[in-house]
Order: sequence, then structure tokens, then C-alpha cells
Amino acid sequence: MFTSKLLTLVLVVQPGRVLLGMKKRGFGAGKWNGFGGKVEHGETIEQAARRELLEESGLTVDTLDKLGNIKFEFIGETELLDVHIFRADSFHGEPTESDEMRPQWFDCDKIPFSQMWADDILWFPMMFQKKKFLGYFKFQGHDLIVEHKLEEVNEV
Ligand SMILES: Nc1nc(NC2CC2)cc(N2CCOCC2)n1
Repeated sequence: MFTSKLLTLVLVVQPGRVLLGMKKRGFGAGKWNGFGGKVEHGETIEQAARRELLEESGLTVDTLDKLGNIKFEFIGETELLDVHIFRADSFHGEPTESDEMRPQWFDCDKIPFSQMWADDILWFPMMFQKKKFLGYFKFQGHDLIVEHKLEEVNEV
């Protein structure tokens, strides 16, 4: 029997580059990732995505495109991570370091996948092509994907 933890992830994309943050503490510390975190009681998933983006990067966005949903299982753990993935192609503000994240722009052909979660290299191409997708990844520990499904869909 699994419980689910609702989480958000926002990728800010400009022509030829994507904004990532180096996670400074907590879950995923030491990895580059988009900006996101937990959905709190009383907020929608999109409201949480906007809040976490602002808290972690200093940016606000007009439009968030909902592109993906990936569920993550860790062998031996009963809590699934239910990650809702958004893309933003325009923003307001300046990327600013926070307690959680150190933002940095990366050329799309120089993304540091070796320093990111192992699933990212598999779904980032769909995100860049603005394809909608659903995924499921089973991890052994934090580095080994033992099983995964990833499919393009019409609705997330
Ligand atoms: N890119 C990415 N890949 C993930 N893979 C699973 C851990 C194995 C989780 C994740 N986030 C979870 C935490 O909240 C932000 C997004 N973000």
C-alpha cells in the first residue's frame, strides 16, 4: 500500500538554454534540478509550483505549461513521489540564489545530466519539445533506475 507525496518541478526555458538550480540542502542536495517542492494543504499544484519557483529562484512567471507527471517508487519505501512538471518560457525578475538553490543557466546541449537525477536525461527531450508525458520510475537507492515507463500523452 503506497501513500503519495505531491511535488512540483518547474523548468524555465529560453531559446537555447534552461535555468537549473544546484540544490544546497535536503532531498537531492548536490544535484542540479528545476525548481519545486511540496504542495502544501490549501494550495493547488500550480499555486505550489509558482510559490516554490519564487522562493527558490526569485522568479515569477505569467504562464506555466503543465507538461508532465512522473511517479517515483523507491524499493523498500511505501511513499511514492508524485511529481508534476511544468515549463515556463518567460519570466519576471532575476535568478537569485536562495537558501535552497543556486541558479545557473545551461545551454541545452551542455546540461549536466551526470549531476542530476538519473531520470532527467530520459524526459528532458520531451520537455524541450513541449510534448506532454506520463512516467513511472522505480529506483533502487537514489541512483539506479531498475524499471521505468515513459509515454507521450494528449492530456496530463
Ligand atoms: N528531476 C527530478 N527527478 C526526480 N527523481 C526522483 C527522485 C528519483 C525527482 C525530482 N523532484 C523530487 C523533489 O521535488 C522536486 C522534483 N526531480
